[in-house]
Amino acid sequence: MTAVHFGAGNIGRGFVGLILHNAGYEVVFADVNAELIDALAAADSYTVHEVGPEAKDWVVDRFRALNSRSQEAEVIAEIAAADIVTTAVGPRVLPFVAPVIAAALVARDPQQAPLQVMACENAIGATDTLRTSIETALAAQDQSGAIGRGVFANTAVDRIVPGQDPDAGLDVTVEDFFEWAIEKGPFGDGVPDIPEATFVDDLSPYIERKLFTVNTGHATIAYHGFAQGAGTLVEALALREVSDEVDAVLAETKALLVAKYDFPPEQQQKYLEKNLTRFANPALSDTVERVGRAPLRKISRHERFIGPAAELVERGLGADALVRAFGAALEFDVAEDPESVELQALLAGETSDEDLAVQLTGLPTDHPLLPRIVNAVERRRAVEAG
Ligand SMILES: NC(=O)c1ccc[n+]([C@@H]2O[C@H](COP(=O)([O-])OP(=O)(O)OC[C@H]3O[C@@H](n4cnc5c(N)ncnc54)[C@H](O)[C@@H]3O)[C@@H](O)[C@H]2O)c1
Ligand SMILES: O=P(O)(O)OC[C@@H](O)[C@@H](O)[C@H](O)[C@H](O)CO
Repeated sequence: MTAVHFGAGNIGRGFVGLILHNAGYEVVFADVNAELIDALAAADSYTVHEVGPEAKDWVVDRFRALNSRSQEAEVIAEIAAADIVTTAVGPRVLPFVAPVIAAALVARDPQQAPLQVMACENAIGATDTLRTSIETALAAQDQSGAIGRGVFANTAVDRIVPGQDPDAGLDVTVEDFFEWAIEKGPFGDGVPDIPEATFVDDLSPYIERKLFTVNTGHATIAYHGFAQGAGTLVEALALREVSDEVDAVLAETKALLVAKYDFPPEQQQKYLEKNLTRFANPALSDTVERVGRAPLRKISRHERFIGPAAELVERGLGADALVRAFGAALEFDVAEDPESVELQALLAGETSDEDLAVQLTGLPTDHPLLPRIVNAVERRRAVEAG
């Protein structure tokens, strides 16, 4: 059994690659980072070091590695013959890997079992997004029918994998907790045998609970922490101003998840408290820059702040802390982060507060949340203007 995995970074090596390896797949890593791919291609194994009370070390071997830029033809041939293709490249990179998967579907023997496609990104419906881009690429070649050679399942992946020590080589340090929920329906009778994944009938409660608890909480700590001068999540959480904000944000998303999915309140409370412990894990030394990375994505319409805040307001429920977290995100000014640089340029630009609020969040102009977002933009600009 072969799985081609795009993105040999933190979650690629430390989670998806490991779980597929443990399930018996030969993993073929595909990445654009030449140095990383050369190191993987030259290695026989790497180790995933868990930290935490249940920690173990796991050796991953029997993998191969291909450069998805310079060895694109080989990657296409691998996918054409593979059982599974997964990604962990970031949601905004999916359109760039889609044409390669499209070409592999065209090359695939129609008699072969369908290619099982799963995007493992922090986003709602990431595999649907990937599928749409694959369909576009197929249509451009007049090959739309080849989409039937794949099955597409959305997933929710959860494991904190921080930036790695530059001296760690290919080894990855991760928390001991993980959860990989995968939609079952698309596979029909051919559900893949991945013992450490959980196959579910309806992914929505899983992905929304994960994104709006783990990632909303995480990003709240990162942005308020950055604004307070903290460097790590642990430092940020030690600040009362930050811990109060994350508690308030998670109380709001709890109200939404309980109302929308009927989660028992005490179960959601337990879940969010477990996550507060995960965020405070000193052995991970995660940074506010990593967790806050790509702020334009994180403040967009269906993401961790505006997604739940819009739904809360539509239900007549409170979203003040989520709006404050959005406001803190506007302060994220990190020269190495292209989206942060773009965000700061937009805030410094001439676009009106209202137009910029719409541009950043994608909220319709008549949405009841919008005036509060406009206000946050206005306040941020006023502070910057001194
Ligand atoms: N790190 C975590 O804690 C964590 C947990 C759950 C989900 N995720 C999600 O996993 C995804 C990856 O995150 P990460 O932390 O591993 O990031 P990362 O930066 O460590 O890894 C991303 C990898 O993708 C590669 N890449 C970029 N463009 C590519 C392309 N066009 N083709 C092939 N490879 C390409 C990069 O070179 C890099 O090696 C994101 O969507 C993230 O939200 C991360
Ligand atoms: O990966 P991002 O940029 O969407 O979000 C940063 C972190 O919140 C995220 O990587 C978490 O560590 C992860 O989602 C935990 O499962």
